[in-house]
Amino acid sequence: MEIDDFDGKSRVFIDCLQQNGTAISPKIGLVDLRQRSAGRGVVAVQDIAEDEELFSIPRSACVLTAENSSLSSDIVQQVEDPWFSLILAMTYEYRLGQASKWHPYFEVLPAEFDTLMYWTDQELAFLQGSAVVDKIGKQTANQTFAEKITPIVRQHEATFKAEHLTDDDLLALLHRMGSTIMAYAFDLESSTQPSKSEEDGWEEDSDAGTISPKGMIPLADMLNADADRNNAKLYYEEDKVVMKAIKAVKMGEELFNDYGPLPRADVLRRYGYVTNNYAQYDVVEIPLKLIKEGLTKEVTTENVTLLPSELESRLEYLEQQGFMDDSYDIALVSNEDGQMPEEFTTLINALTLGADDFAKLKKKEKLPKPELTREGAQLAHCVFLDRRNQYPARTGDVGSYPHDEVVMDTRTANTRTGRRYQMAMSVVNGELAVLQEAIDTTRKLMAGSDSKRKVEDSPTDSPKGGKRQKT
Ligand SMILES: C[S@@+](CC[C@H](N)C(=O)[O-])C[C@H]1O[C@@H](n2cnc3c(N)ncnc32)[C@H](O)[C@@H]1O
Repeated sequence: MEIDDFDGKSRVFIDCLQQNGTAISPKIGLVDLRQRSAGRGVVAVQDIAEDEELFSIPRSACVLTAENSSLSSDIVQQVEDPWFSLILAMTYEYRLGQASKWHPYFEVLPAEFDTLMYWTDQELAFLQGSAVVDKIGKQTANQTFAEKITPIVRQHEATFKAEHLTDDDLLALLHRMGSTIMAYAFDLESSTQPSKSEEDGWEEDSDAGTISPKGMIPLADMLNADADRNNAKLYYEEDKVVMKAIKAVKMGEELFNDYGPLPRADVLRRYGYVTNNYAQYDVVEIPLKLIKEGLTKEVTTENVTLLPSELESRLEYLEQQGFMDDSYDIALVSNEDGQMPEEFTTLINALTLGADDFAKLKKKEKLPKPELTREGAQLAHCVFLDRRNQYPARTGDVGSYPHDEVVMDTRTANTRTGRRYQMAMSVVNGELAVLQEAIDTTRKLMAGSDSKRKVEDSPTDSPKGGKRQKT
């Protein structure tokens, strides 16, 4: 019988882990979930009790870190950032091929990704309107690799077996390792602490500013995640890391780790998939620029337009008070942190306050209350409508969306572009749903307002997508 390469690789990977001291409960199995585009995953093959150990992995023998790699520490120390040292170590081990003890591990790690870094410009256009498009950071990554990693690899070409790698091949390899770290690596705790964060046991974005060592933990990273279906957790002990069930799991159920309360846009950016269970965390980013534009364009305070100099002075005061940001995340009403952040509502209220009232508050070094006033609701409403206009107009009819011609043949088929289109639509529709709720909230707050300013809006306030699909 022909051995399925996929299953064969899984078996070799598991055998290798066990030979290196990993203890794996007979109650779990590494399975093929490609049918639902989820790669490999871990499932319970028998009922599992709460707190039961699922596997235990020796740190030094199995966890792939810059320290555990056989890459010379002199080379590793040429970079300070834990991301880069892990990228270097992984590039080195990968280039060793079968000579690397992690070769069976690399065989089960992905060679291709659906993360946004890998989307074509045409595919990224499906996400038009979403702020996620500006967070991919491909240019920055290219530049950082070129300045910090490539010179080291080139300096030690024989060590990295990179003599015959073109610059383009090397860049692609570095991206592959970087993307693997983004979706698979863990921040390593040094002792008996639980995972670095209660909400996210996985690699943090670089902008989070954490500098703890990074590591690839085989098998632990074969667990998928699905918002609140989390039923397993990784514990860090002195010499090993241990995955345990955090609730009873029935035979046949999948074991899920926790990637954190991420909006679908970020799940897509970092992990290359989306599920509806993450919809509860969706947000829309409102740039400060749009608020300023909304204000100077349309809103009046006590029916007097705020002069640019007065606007700047108010913004300066809010900055001093720590209420300024480049953008503000608006969430669903049901979001446990609230629909609109206080920084946003306070800013909006402050910008729509009459000159005398603002002067009084400022004198007392105070700020307006965060509950949106009617004037504030008017400005917010206008800003939300402007934000909605940044998404392409849609009627919901097939053939009406700007990209329909491009994807007509592929969007329902299981092609790469088709899948990406569907995922992008989940993100965009989710963000439009968030915006619609925000528009509804501000409209309610404005009701009964005696303001003379007319708020431009369509009679129904329906989203640009017409009938909003439930994502
Ligand atoms: C840490 S790995 C989990 C193991 C992975 N499935 C594999 O085959 O290697 C994270 C990746 O798994 C996939 N993934 C995780 N959770 C998923 C889910 N609920 N549905 C679909 N794919 C998922 C995504 O491709 C993600 O980038």
